Amino acid sequence: MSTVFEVTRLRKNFGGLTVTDDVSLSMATSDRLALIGPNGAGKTTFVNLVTGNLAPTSGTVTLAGADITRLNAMQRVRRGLVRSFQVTRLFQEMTPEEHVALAVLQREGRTGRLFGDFRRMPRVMEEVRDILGTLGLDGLATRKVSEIAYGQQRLLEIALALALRPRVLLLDEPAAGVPQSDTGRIERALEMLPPDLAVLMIEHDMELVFRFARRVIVLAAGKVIFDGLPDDVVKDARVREAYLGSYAQ
Ligand SMILES: Nc1ncnc2c1ncn2[C@@H]1O[C@H](COP(=O)(O)OP(=O)(O)OP(=O)(O)O)[C@@H](O)[C@H]1O
Repeated sequence: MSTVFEVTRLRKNFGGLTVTDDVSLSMATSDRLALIGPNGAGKTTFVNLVTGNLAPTSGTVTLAGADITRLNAMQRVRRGLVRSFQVTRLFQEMTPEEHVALAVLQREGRTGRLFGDFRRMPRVMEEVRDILGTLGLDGLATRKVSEIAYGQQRLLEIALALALRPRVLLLDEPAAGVPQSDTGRIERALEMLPPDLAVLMIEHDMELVFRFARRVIVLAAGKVIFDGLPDDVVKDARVREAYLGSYAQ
């Protein structure tokens, strides 16, 4: 496995407040990494720095060996650093098939007039079917988004991200708002993600974190206080103190 993504001494100050405090981490292809930490630890700020939605005070972000620190969010997506979309960006009247086809055509710079014809494009349709199948949404391909469960809408966000062919996929709380009865579906879909993809997940649901992650990073007050195996995170004294509390007993 080779390093595909690297963050070096990334820092963000808001006035006198340091919210990201020289964070460094690297990810290899196939990594399944969870980023956790108490409320206000700086997780969202970190992801915004990585995606290019926020400019760092200092530090660098490298993707597949290239320094992307100065690139904007769209340029980073084109290089393969993709964050899952938010449900709020889905169109209620459109189907999962249409959403994914649009994302595939967008990736290829072929949107606009062509969009209505995608069902006559075998290569596009095959890719759409593959992606929906990976996430267990194939049975819902032609239903309206408004008719499918919230958990499945969250999976559709991930499907849209996959359609952009990421090297590194950032999942921002994929189970947030999903009823407990449906988190198993999210878990199974995450297991089906392409093995060579590096995945970084931010998630509050610890059951999901421990099932998904092969490595865990804990942020507290903007600093990395732990980077290691899921089995070790619950035993770490600093982590217990900062965050996990009763979960670690
Ligand atoms: N634009 C901003 N200006 C000033 N302070 C900010 C700004 N954005 C975030 N912060 C502060 O930075 C700290 C970290 O916030 P952030 O949202 O990154 O944490 P988080 O770990 O994602 O928290 P949560 O899990 O609650 O979403 C908080 O104290 C927050 O108030």
